[in-house]
Amino acid sequence: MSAPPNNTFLKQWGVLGIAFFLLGGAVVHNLYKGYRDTEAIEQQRLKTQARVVAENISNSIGATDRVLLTLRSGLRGVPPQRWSAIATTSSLKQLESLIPGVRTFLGVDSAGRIRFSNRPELVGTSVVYRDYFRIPREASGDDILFVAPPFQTVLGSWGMNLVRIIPGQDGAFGGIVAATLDPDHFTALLGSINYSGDMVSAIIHGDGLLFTMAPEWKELAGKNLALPGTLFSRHRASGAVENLYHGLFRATGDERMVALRTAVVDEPKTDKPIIVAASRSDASIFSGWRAHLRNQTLVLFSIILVSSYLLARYQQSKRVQLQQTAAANAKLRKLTHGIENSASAVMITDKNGTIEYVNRKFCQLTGYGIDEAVGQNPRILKSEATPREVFDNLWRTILSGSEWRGELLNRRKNGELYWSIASISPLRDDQGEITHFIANVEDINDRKNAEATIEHLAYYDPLTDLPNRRMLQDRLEIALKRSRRQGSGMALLYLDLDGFKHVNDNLGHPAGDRLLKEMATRYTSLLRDDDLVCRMGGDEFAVILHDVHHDEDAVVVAHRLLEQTAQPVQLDDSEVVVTASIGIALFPKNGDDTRTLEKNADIALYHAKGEGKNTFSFFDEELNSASRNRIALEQRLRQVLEKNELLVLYQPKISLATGKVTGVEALVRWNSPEFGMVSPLRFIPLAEETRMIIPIGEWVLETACRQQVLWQEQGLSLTMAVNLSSVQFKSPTLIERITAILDKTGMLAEQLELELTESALVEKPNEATWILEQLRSLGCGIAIDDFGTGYSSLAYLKNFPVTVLKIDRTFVRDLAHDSGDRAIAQSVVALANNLDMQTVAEGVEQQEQLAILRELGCAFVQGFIYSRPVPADELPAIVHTITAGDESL
Ligand SMILES: Nc1nc2c(ncn2[C@@H]2O[C@H](COP(=O)(O)O[C@H]3[C@@H](O)[C@H](n4cnc5c(=O)[nH]c(N)nc54)O[C@@H]3COP(=O)(O)O)[C@@H](O)[C@H]2O)c(=O)[nH]1
Repeated sequence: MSAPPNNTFLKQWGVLGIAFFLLGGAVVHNLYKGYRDTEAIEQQRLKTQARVVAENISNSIGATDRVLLTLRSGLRGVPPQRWSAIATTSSLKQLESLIPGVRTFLGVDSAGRIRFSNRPELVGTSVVYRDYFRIPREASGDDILFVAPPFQTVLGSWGMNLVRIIPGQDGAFGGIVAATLDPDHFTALLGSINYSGDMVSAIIHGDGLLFTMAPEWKELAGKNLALPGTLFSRHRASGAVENLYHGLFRATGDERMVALRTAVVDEPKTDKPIIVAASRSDASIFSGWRAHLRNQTLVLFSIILVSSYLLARYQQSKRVQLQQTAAANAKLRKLTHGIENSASAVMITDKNGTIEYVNRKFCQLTGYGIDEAVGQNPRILKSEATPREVFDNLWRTILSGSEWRGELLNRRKNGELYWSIASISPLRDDQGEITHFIANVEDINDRKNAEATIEHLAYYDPLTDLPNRRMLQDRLEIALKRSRRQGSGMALLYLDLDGFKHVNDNLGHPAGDRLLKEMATRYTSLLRDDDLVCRMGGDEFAVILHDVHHDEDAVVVAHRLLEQTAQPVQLDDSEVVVTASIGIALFPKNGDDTRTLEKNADIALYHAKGEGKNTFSFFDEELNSASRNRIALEQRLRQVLEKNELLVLYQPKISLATGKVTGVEALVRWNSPEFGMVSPLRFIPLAEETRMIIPIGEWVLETACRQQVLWQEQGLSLTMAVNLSSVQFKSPTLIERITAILDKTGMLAEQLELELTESALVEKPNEATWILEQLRSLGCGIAIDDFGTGYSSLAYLKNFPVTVLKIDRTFVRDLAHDSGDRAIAQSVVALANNLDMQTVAEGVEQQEQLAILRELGCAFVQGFIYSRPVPADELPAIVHTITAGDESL
């Protein structure tokens, strides 16, 4: 974000400052001029008023002097005693009325006694000490009109006398004639010139004594204004007729503009002047100007404040605007940068669809350069693979102002198709009109491919590439719908390879995998295109046959599948032959829905396997009930320990050399209240499938061990052989469990012989060897049960720490008649001898068999010829009988 232009703002303040300065200057100038004009006008007016009064006074003095001179000339040479006859009261009163401003006329003799007056009450009064008598007498000069200082008359009134000396004999002082000026007359005169309430005018004697003043003068009458520094003194000292001053006016005691004018009297000559003062208070003179000043100042400051405020507001809004613009620019830059470098392809078109902008990612995605794309229509990317309706919908949506989002299969510049997901939105101008469209496009090609792969993995078996169990479900559903719709039949075949486990065990898993792939190819090739073969997992396959009209249709296919399965397969150096078992369920005969069909096909397969393998079996109700029985059996088996329904029988093992019972084999039985005595042949495989064999096996082992210890304590020393299932053998806790049981029961490990089938050992021979060694190190004997029936590798056998080989009873059964069985029995005995093992023949029922076995060198035998498996409490008696030599019980 760029900083606001502070320089511009400062300049604006500078300009405003200059404007303020100029405006202020104009205002000051204006005010100054106003002040000066006010002052000048007032000066002029005051001067004029002073002059008017002064002239008036001059005239009054002149007129009065003429009266005095007339009086004096009438008295000249006349003795004072007769003056009153000449200047009679009535004539004087007449004069008084003729001369305004004169209150009293006096005639005073040289002794200072009043000889006549228009005020008879004054006649005879001595005024010898009065200034108006004393000054002329001392000055002497009959050509001078004396202006005596103002004084208080004997009548108590205030006055100022104009005096002429009456010359006496020989030029001696002969007395005076005087006229007393009436202050009230002059006060009125002064009042008439006062043109404003604050104006004060005064008449001052030349010595500085205040004669009269308007308004309000009486208290101030006689006040001396001639003190040093006063305006009056300055005027007098200046010698000028007229002066104009500003300052403290002593008469009023405040600051005033004062015009002082000396009343000029050309003729007669006066001894003292009379000064007129006209004044106004500064406060009043300039009150208007001051108000103007206040207004102007107020206006000026208002202008300054308002302008400053407006400028500050303007700058603030400008600053905000600039900040917003800067922020918007920064945001725009970021957005532009973001779009430029976006991981998504971005394309902007005008409203007609002409490309105006594409970003880098767009170019990477489509293969078009910016110059190649701009100006073009987006249909350059269009492929026929995306249906037209998609584009119709797209345009309808964005033209209506909404966002369109969807997947498109477009075409790159090089012609390659690619999947993308686009979101296209309209852009509007300020009026809300659509002006452009912006498309945000993401490359989802990899995702789509991955999805396709995942979907393939989800529905196809990765090894054979056949549809898997999940796909089977879907297809089965579809097939059922189709069959229902067409009213045709359908068959579901479950196929399980027989002996596949042995291929895996003996040739390894890679070989097993190749076998499965080969079978997948064979099955696919023998079926119609319409039919479906799936791999369900492991060695299980499923086939859906459509349009099955008769059971035979399914039989034909089942036969072909069995045939093809049984064809030899070359795996590395080995040619392997496997077979298959097939279970068939028909629609609608064996089920109307997928679940039932699948369950019934499974039951049929189970049956086929039980039938000896390499065969197929149709589902029927009988099978269904067998299956139900199996399920019921399984449920009861889970509670067998809890309900204490197991028991152990013991079958003696006899030494052919001594004829004595040397040991017993523990054989479990299930005494079920529901199913009766259940053979281990029936429930042990079920227990192995459900892993119930682990707790059951441990229970048998512990019961057998405890019994062995009991017999041992009773003096019956017998080895105890206990069968160990392959499931138990593979249990990781096998060693710990056996050790714990031996510890718990107190049985010696050397007395225990664990019987294992060949198949339990050959699956993982290295691990089996390790476990067997552990068992041997405990002290237990190891017997291989049913020896010769499985796929024993003699190489493995050599390495297993086995102590006993048991010759299976299938070889013993026909020993007397089948030379092959005899040869096998003989080989087993020879092998055992070579490997330093013992041999036990089981299932011996006849003396003939016994004789042959003895002849072959077999060490021990078991069989009904001596004893069936019996409960523990019956065994001691049997042992006793056998030892006593009775072989037939
Ligand atoms: N894992 C476990 N397997 C066990 C256990 N108990 C038994 N079994 C296995 O069950 C299979 C069937 O056993 P069973 O029905 O007990 O049959 C045994 C004998 O009764 C029978 N036998 C013995 N002598 C004769 C004879 O002279 N004739 C004849 N027809 N049958 C005879 O053979 C079976 C003993 O076989 P084997 O164990 O191989 O020595 C069987 O495979 C048992 O192993 C158990 O607790 N755990």
